[in-house]
Amino acid sequence: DETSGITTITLSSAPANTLSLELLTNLIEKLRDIEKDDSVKGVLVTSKYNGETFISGLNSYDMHNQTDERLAKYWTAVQDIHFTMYSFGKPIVAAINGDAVAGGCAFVLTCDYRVMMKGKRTGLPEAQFGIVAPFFYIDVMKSVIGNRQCELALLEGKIFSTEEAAKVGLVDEAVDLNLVLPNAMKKLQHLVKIPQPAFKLTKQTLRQADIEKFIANRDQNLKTYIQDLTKHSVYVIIRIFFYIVQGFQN
Ligand SMILES: CCCCC/C=C/C(=O)SCCNC(=O)CCNC(=O)[C@H](O)C(C)(C)COP(=O)(O)OP(=O)(O)OC[C@H]1O[C@@H](n2cnc3c(N)ncnc32)[C@H](O)[C@@H]1OP(=O)(O)O
Repeated sequence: DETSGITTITLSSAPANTLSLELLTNLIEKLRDIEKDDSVKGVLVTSKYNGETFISGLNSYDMHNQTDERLAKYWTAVQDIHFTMYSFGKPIVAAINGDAVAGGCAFVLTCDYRVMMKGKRTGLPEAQFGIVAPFFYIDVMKSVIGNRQCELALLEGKIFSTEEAAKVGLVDEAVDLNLVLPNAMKKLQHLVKIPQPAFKLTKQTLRQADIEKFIANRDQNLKTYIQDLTKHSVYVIIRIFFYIVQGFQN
């Protein structure tokens, strides 16, 4: 919208907005363009699958049965989206109109404000898959909900209902579906009116330690990811699909 300076990104990767290499590559490019475009003041992110899924996590197919080169490309994109969103110089608000699990939860945690539809699910279930969540997923959750709540959640791979997520501050508002977009937009319209250099610097200052840690550790994390997936991918993928079919333990 040219008058408000707000851009809406509607994720629409069938069937359930998995964070595939293609989706991530397009999104990173779009966000980098927006960052340079002075006419854009803020970004609202939502999903085409209104009332169903916001993001169903990383794409299982991109993590299984791939060459090391392809795995590296995928994981670099996973790291890049995290870093690009978390260090984004303009306000980003998530209008979470469906489930946002695993990589989907980490994605919304990088935003500045989260409005989520009641009765849906979010959280980092990696422990239920028998794996450790990437350190930058853990760090962003810790910075949003605090160390103790993060321990309670991650040690058991807890999947929160929207209402539970709102109680611990994992999302900022739990609302009926029809209010997700309007409430998210209202918050964003407020955020874009804050003097932008102050907004950007304050955000940078708050997030600087995590960003520096991320930059220092990303190469090692990429190596570890490729080794782990080469060894364990069959097991991990089977667990993920088990939870797609059976649902997560609450
Ligand atoms: C080793 C390093 C990895 C470290 C970090 C990992 C992070 C991750 O993000 S791993 C991926 C974790 N994601 C999940 O476990 C979510 C799995 N999905 C679900 O639990 C559900 O799909 C849902 C709760 C998000 C939505 O449920 P529902 O509305 O009932 O939709 P369906 O389960 O029928 O799913 C529709 C369709 O989408 C396919 N799908 C869903 N998630 C994924 C995925 N992550 N990767 C690939 N495909 C996925 C699902 O199989 C269905 O496909 P069809 O059967 O062909 O319709």
